[in-house]
Amino acid sequence: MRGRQVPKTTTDQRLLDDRGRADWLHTDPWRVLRIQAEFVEGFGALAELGPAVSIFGSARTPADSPWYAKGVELGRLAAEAGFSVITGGGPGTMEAANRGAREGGATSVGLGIELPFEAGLNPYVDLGINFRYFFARKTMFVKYSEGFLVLPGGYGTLDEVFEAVTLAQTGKVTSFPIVLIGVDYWTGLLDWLRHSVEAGGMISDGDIDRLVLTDDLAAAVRHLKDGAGRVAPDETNPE
Ligand SMILES: C/C(=C\CNc1ncnc2c1ncn2[C@@H]1O[C@H](COP(=O)(O)O)[C@@H](O)[C@H]1O)CO
Repeated sequence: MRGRQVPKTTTDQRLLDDRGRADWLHTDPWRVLRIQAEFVEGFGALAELGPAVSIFGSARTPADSPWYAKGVELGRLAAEAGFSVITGGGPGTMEAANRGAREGGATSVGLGIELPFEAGLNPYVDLGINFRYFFARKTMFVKYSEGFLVLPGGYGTLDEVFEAVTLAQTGKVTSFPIVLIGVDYWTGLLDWLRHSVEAGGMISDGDIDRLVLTDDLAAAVRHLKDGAGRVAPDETNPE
């Protein structure tokens, strides 16, 4: 910069001067730095986790529900199979899976999300990270797990399932197993996918098979252990 372009003060001066207005903190460029920080923190915390599975399911499952008990058992079976367990770190099924993971001696991970109401990580999380942004958090579930085990859930759970299956379908991620647990619970959705979505030509033959359905918790874990869905990324297009 020359002439009138040269600022009257130095950058150091401006940094060290009084605080002034703070509304710049809420601008998009500043948000980009926060988003970047979430990726840096997530990658840093999880880089050495080792083999892991993500377990999803309802935040509303009460502790006296049979699904809570199944969540605990699933977390424990995953732990005994040598996996760390990653959940959303919240209540309900997430808490159950983290509890089972701890009982089974695995690293119990919770990727929490900032919500408009008080939430916080459940007490069975040993390695916890809190995210502001769903999309940064979702990257961690996909990047650091061998596959997804999905107990019954609502919109949040469905969002996680369909994000994963879309990434696999479009070849944006190495394909990996997605196991839906609870035949009675998920059959209606799979029937609709088959009779409306596939029949309407909205997905290809075979796309439904990207979702595996079972009631058998041990078989679900075995499916991931076998690495059934793992497909190497296209070497010709490594990006
Ligand atoms: C609803 C309540 C708390 C919500 N707290 C959550 N904490 C962490 N992760 C969450 C939370 N809510 C949703 N998620 C994510 O979505 C899935 C569960 O959503 P669903 O709509 O309940 O199926 C879960 O796998 C999380 O990753 C207070 O009860």
